[in-house]
Amino acid sequence: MAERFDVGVVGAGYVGLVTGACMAHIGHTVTCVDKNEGRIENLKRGKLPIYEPQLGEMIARNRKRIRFSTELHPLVREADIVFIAVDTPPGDDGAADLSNVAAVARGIGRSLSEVERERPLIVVNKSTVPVGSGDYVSMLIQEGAEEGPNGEVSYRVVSNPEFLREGSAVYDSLFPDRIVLGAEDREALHTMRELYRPIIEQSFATELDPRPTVAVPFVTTDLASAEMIKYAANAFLATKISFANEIANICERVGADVKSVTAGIGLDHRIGPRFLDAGIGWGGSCFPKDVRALMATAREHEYEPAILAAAVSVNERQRRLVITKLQRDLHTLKGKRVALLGLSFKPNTDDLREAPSLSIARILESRGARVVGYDPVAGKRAAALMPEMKVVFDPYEALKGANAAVLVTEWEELRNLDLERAATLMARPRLLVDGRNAIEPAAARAAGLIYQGFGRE
Ligand SMILES: NC(=O)C1=CN([C@@H]2O[C@H](COP(=O)(O)OP(=O)(O)OC[C@H]3O[C@@H](n4cnc5c(N)ncnc54)[C@H](O)[C@@H]3O)[C@@H](O)[C@H]2O)C=CC1
Ligand SMILES: O=C(O)[C@H]1O[C@H](OP(=O)(O)OP(=O)(O)OC[C@H]2O[C@@H](n3ccc(=O)[nH]c3=O)[C@H](O)[C@@H]2O)[C@H](O)[C@@H](O)[C@@H]1O
Repeated sequence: MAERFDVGVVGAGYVGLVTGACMAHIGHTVTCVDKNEGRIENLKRGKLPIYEPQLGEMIARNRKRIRFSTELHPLVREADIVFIAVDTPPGDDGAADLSNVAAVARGIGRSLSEVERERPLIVVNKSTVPVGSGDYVSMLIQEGAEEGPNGEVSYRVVSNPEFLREGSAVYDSLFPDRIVLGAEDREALHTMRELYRPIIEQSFATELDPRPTVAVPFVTTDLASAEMIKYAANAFLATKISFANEIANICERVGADVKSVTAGIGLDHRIGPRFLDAGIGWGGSCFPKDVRALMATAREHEYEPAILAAAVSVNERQRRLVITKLQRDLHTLKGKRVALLGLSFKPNTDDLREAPSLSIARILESRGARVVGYDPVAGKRAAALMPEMKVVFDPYEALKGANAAVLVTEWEELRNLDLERAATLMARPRLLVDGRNAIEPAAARAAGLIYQGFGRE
């Protein structure tokens, strides 16, 4: 039988809540701590700060094993393992801002110096942090401890990067492709392996599992390499998408269809079919931030990251391409009505961080177009962020009188839009810019729309 642990999670955001829920689901006892009192009060009442399919149900199902609190101290006294899962936003120069991580590490150090513990506390960095942060956290815990009554404290720092995707976070945390752990201490690694054992062995019961039971690869390495794995993974995926977009732009010029091209190359096992969808490009809370942070790290070490810089530049161009495509058929944007369909940075989330919809809306507004936005879940948030954009709560209402529509986020309901109804509601020239190549061009044209995709006719 797997060992049960007392687990603390600091940061009740995306990663913290998913980590907490997942740990409780596999039998551990969890306390989630956040400095945001309103957030914790809501969580106690069952109200989540984010929209994430299955997360609310998972927390509710394991409610007996999850507590929510604003106090770090009891956590440090009681927990075997504490995850740091606070946000690491980009600073002005693109480098990750570690002030939240630093505040938690110092707090852990101070609390550690005030309590008696039998075993060293395992402090796990789950936030995405640059190489060297493991040592930095260690130093801050020590500094925090020196401010308290007992400077001699016992702890181990582990790096355990997170690879979940928003929108499928629960699935990703229970059925990960791999678990990566970096530490200098073998005993800490052993404890982490025990913690994750139900996931590694896929021995927990769940109705979510459509796959046969296979052991999850468990990668153990040093702290710096674990931290680097996280950045390299995100940078590779972002670059893969930018590569697909570059190919799409060439396809457009030579009359090839990027969907066929990426399907054709994706069948090569060395390439793989995923993350080759061309269109508006990547956004979200992580790819933009993490690619820039890795570039900042490289430059700090006198290395110019040419491939990463190109991936960012292609990505920025994709958003501007939406405007070029609109202008091709609308000519001037002044006085035109444009519907943005889908506002979150990708489907199945209400996250608007670095969402392409917002930058596209800003450019359109600045050029005199009237922008009407629709999203199945992120509408209210978008309206608060962009008061100049009119947000409606029905896609067909957004299309009413619109000269053009841009499919920005491929929510299932938008993939299945009633194209004939759309054409009837829209005004001339009835242009549909399909930013995700999600709609069949022939069907759109048959319905009476002018269709423009990315990298295909
Ligand atoms: N969102 C995602 O899909 C993924 C995020 N990550 C990484 O995980 C980390 C967390 O990201 P998210 O969960 O998206 O952030 P988030 O912004 O959703 O949540 C962070 C939480 O930490 C809390 N917090 C900040 N400072 C605190 C402190 N001193 N004490 C207690 N609580 C504090 C905030 O109040 C907030 O509730 C970041 O480093 C991110 O790059 C990694 C993989 C996936
Ligand atoms: O570090 C993180 O936070 C996470 O970042 C991404 O996850 P996420 O940002 O939730 O979303 P993705 O599904 O990766 O999509 C990112 C962006 O790329 C775009 N995308 C994705 C795939 C594709 O083929 N084309 C494409 O343009 C999406 O529309 C979206 O804007 C990674 O996939 C996760 O493994 C990682 O843990």
